[in-house]
Amino acid sequence: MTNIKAGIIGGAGFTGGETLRILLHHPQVEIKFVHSRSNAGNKLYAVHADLLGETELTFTEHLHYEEVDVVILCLGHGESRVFLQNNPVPEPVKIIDLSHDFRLAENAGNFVYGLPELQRKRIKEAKAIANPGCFATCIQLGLLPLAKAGQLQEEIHISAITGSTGAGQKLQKTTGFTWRNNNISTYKAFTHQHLHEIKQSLASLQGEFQQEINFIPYRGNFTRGILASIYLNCPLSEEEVVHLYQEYYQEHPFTHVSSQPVDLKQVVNTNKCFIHVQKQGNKVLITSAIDNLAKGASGQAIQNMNLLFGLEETAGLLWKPAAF
Ligand SMILES: NC(=O)C1=CN([C@@H]2O[C@H](COP(=O)(O)OP(=O)(O)OC[C@H]3O[C@@H](n4cnc5c(N)ncnc54)[C@H](OP(=O)(O)O)[C@@H]3O)[C@@H](O)[C@H]2O)C=CC1
Ligand SMILES: CC(=O)N[C@@H](CCC(=O)OP(=O)(O)O)C(=O)O
Repeated sequence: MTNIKAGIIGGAGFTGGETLRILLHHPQVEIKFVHSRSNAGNKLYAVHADLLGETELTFTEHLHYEEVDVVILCLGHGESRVFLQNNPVPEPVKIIDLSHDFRLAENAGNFVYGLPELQRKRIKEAKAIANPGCFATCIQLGLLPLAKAGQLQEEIHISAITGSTGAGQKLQKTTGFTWRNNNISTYKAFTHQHLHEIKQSLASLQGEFQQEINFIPYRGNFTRGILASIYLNCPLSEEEVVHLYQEYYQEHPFTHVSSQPVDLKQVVNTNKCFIHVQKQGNKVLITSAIDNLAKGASGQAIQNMNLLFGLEETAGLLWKPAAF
């Protein structure tokens, strides 16, 4: 079995740490370097203490592009484009970027949007992947089957709540325990940056898609996970909608339609997305749940890496769920 040699850039952050946790146990990957400006020279477990006993690797400030087949960028908001301009990655090394810098067509260059449930074939042929945002992944997986069936004919209403790790490791007022514990709030109401990529994907399936998407994000009193509730008017029966979702996700190993309402503990610490669909009068309610750091970030990045290199799509990504 070929070993994919990987370099991680921004390895000291939340998604960098999550990517390390996954790749250290991926059967076909060898981690060749882990870049960090702030922790160069320190052991990985000096930052990600849970990795003690799992690796003796050390962070580096050097970029050993010549030693790898793929680099995974886990930099802060909007840092990737500048980083790649200053540190160009030579062919044939592939790039997987977790930031939003290359997700929209107008500034994607040769990056392919990395949502396998939308365009697995294009991902397999790509040189570079723009990994979707966390809310964007959860919400799109809740809507793609309706878009494909041309059923998004009226405005869409979304409430989605995220854990604190969605905002990165830099401590902010709204991520510290004192503020976050026993608390909840809305933020970026109607204006979240993920709306652009969500609309881009929906329009790629339902050409004339122009509907208003009313998205209210919430900050939740937990660390990992995103639960989105989505509703819109839809003339299909509940049975027809459920069948639509089951058929759409049949060939996708990580997205599952549940006959029961879903909750975060079913998906946290897995690369899965669980979806529940129900009708109430003329409204269809779709509930979608993911782990923001797994399917919403690092797990999806490795799923895309598996596709890029022709590995089993689920390689290194079948972890036991936490259950409670
Ligand atoms: N958290 C989440 O749930 C999700 C995050 N994302 C996206 O993933 C990316 C990373 O997020 P996350 O891990 O949470 O962020 P963090 O802030 O936790 O980590 C980012 C890391 O990037 C490094 N870094 C930042 N700027 C630079 C730079 N200019 N050059 C080199 N290294 C840099 C820093 O490490 P150091 O200073 O040590 O070099 C930092 O630890 C972001 O773009 C985010 O939007 C996407 C989906 C979900
Ligand atoms: C909890 C939280 O703050 N989440 C971030 C989303 C993180 C992310 O995925 O943003 P990118 O588009 O840069 O990848 C937010 O809502 O802005």
